[in-house]
Order: sequence, then structure tokens, then C-alpha cells
Amino acid sequence: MRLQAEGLAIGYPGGAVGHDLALAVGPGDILCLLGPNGCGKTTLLRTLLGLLPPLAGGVSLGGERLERLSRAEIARRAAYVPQAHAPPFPFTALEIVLMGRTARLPPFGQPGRADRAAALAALTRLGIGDLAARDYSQLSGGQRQLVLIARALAQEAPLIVMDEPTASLDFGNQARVLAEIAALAGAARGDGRAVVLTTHDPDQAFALNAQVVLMKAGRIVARGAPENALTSAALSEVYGVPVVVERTQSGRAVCAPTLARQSAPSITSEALTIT
Ligand SMILES: Nc1ncnc2c1ncn2[C@@H]1O[C@H](COP(=O)(O)OP(=O)(O)OP(=O)(O)O)[C@@H](O)[C@H]1O
Repeated sequence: MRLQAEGLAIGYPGGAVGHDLALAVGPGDILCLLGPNGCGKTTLLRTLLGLLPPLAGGVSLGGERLERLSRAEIARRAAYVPQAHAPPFPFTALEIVLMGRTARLPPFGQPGRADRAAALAALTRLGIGDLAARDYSQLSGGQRQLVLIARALAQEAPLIVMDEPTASLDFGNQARVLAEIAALAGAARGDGRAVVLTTHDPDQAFALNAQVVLMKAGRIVARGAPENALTSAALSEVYGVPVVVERTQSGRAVCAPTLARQSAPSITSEALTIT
């Protein structure tokens, strides 16, 4: 499923958040969106999914303009993993995952045995099958995040859009979810799903060998392979702190801010002397 956006301006009735945005992903591609807090990543994802209307330009999904597609048709083509939140009603984790099957049912259809099996399989695949009967609103932030990822897996859509999918996950679950993303894209076979994700960790773009779109203040400032887009200069400029990009012995790239020591105390000892 190909997702394409051109000349996109994004934002809210109160004002624009981003301009001149263009991107494209297809089967087997992983696109990693990076940029500082508030630069417009979530707003862009929501616009790409038709949850927010573009202020200019357009988005096409599978060759058709988004505004021509019904919500159900968009849901058959694209699954969304939003940042984890607690809903007002006490659904079980399994019920939340079953919601991912809704777009696949006929109008007014109820999920059947196959849908429950698919939902349970998605929970099990993420190592949280034991949470199926638990109240979603009482789960931890990381557990909720995994349930939302399971919902997207159960949806079986060819495009998966994930907003900070690893943000509240522990070290092991971060690695597990990244491996899942790589498997979904099936990069080696080239016949996988298309994945778009946001992250605050540039190392993940290297680990996934993803295409990168680096944003600052609503504009794209670098794009391409991580080696080209995520240079020390680009990361330092965008995040406003000195960043070094180094290779470990195994060849893995690691991006780290340099924690410069404060050069001089701002209050001298004389100033503190009581006279
Ligand atoms: N519903 C809204 N109405 C008006 N402005 C909004 C709304 N949601 C977000 N914004 C503003 O749009 C800008 C971009 O926000 P957005 O959530 O897209 O950033 P982000 O890059 O995803 O940030 P973060 O990394 O902190 O999640 C911010 O200035 C934010 O205050």
C-alpha cells in the first residue's frame, strides 16, 4: 500500500504547524519521523491518516486521494497506533484489540471466533497474552502501548502508522517492538507492510535501517538514509545540543548528546559572602 503526500501544509483552525511536507512509502519501507517536541510529527501523522484535513496539498493512499475514501476504507488500508491513553470506559485488553478487526467486518457484523483468535494471536505475538482479560484502563502505560500495537497487528492493514511506539516501553519491550516493526516491513523480502513511525531516538532509525525524515518547526530539514540524514551536524542543529554519531565495534551507529560541563558557576563565592 503506497502512501504519498505532496505540498502538504498541516495544522489546526488556529494556525498552520507545518509547510511544504512531502513523503512517500510503499510495501517493505520503514519511514522514521524525527524532530524536537512540538515540531509537528503527530499533526503530520494525523493528517496522513485523514484524521485532520490538510491546509494545503494532498495525501493519497493506494493511489486514491484520502478525501475520496470512507473511514472504513482508510481503516482497511492503514492501522494507527496513537500514543497510549486511557479510555473513559473499562474495556478489556482483548476488546481493545478486537476493535482493530471492526473494519474487516460487514456492516453491523459482530466479531466472530476467527477475529477473537486473531486478536489473541496479536497479544501473544507481543508477549502479553496474559493481559487479555485485564481492564485496559488499569494497565501500565507500557502495557497499554503494547495493546495498541497488538490492535494494529490484528487489523492486518498493509500500512501501519505508529506514534512513538516505544515511548513508554522498557528496554526489552523496546527491542521486541523494533524487531516486530522490522519483521512487519519484511525488508529483506520487499513484500512487507509499509510502516511510518515517530521516535525521539535516532538510534532506532539506524537499527531499523529506515528512511529518515528529520523535521524542525514544521519543515523537513533532512531526509534519506540514516547515514546521510542523521549526521552529527544535522542532529546538533535540530535538537540544539551538541550530538556525536559514533560506530560501535560491531558497526552499529550510536547517537549521543555530549554532556558538556558547565564552564563557570553563575554565582561567584564572593557574591555569596555575607558581609
Ligand atoms: N489540537 C490542537 N489544536 C491546536 N494546536 C495543537 C493541537 N495539537 C497540537 N497542537 C500544536 O501543534 C504543534 C505541533 O504539535 P505535535 O503534537 O504535532 O508535535 P510533535 O512533534 O508530535 O511533538 P512531541 O514530540 O512533543 O509529541 C504544537 O505547537 C502543538 O502545541
